[in-house]
Amino acid sequence: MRVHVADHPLIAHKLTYLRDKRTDSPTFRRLAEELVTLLAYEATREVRTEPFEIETPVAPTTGIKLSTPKPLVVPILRAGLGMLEGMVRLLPSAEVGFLGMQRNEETLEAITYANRLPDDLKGRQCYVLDPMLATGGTLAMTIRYLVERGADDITAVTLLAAPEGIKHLEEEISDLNVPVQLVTGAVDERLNEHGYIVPGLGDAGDRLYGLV
Ligand SMILES: O=P(O)(O)OC[C@H]1O[C@H](OP(=O)(O)OP(=O)(O)O)[C@H](O)[C@@H]1O
Ligand SMILES: O=c1cc[nH]c(=O)[nH]1
Ligand SMILES: [Mg+2]
Repeated sequence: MRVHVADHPLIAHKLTYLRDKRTDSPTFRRLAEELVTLLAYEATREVRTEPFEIETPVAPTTGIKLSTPKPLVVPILRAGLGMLEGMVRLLPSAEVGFLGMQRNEETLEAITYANRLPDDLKGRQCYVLDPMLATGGTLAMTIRYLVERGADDITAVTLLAAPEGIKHLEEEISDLNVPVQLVTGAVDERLNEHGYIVPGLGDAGDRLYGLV
């Protein structure tokens, strides 16, 4: 798995306000959206394109356009929804599939409670959105599932990641014969005994949408 940590002062600035416990939900939502647009620029560096003939008012020329099948964006509910608008702003022609996953806060195992994806992902480039890579269990399950369904190129975009989670994810998907890359805004220090990222930002879903 290729790991790209976005290193940009604007990303670090926005992440700092996102982490701050005084930041309210509306501001948190706006910052998450802005951050994902910056990360999406990096995440889509290898989006597939094909030549496209056009004429400018001055001369014919060959440009490029996104190839078909179109990329698929998969936000992982709930918290991944907070990244969707920022991503499709940059990739407006992408299709969007949904996975609802919840981590059991005692066992830290994820379960899937909702699934709305195209039947066949063969040949699709997939962009998975989830703000937090903590133990890595949620993303490992997601990536394995997308590959089973035919995805052949996967990029996970997260706002924060824990070093232990990146390592665990790499181990869990090491047998897959599909390129996987992770683009993240930062790699934090560690996980605490409750599986939370330190310093992190707390529970991303709760901070976006309130306690459920
Ligand atoms: O790397 P992991 O240890 O698997 O943890 C990360 C997951 O935990 C959070 O979701 P949560 O289960 O809190 O659901 P929510 O988005 O509905 O709040 C987060 O959004 C990730 O999906
Ligand atoms: O720190 C964490 C870990 C898992 N999920 C979150 O929302 N935050
Ligand atoms: Mg949560």
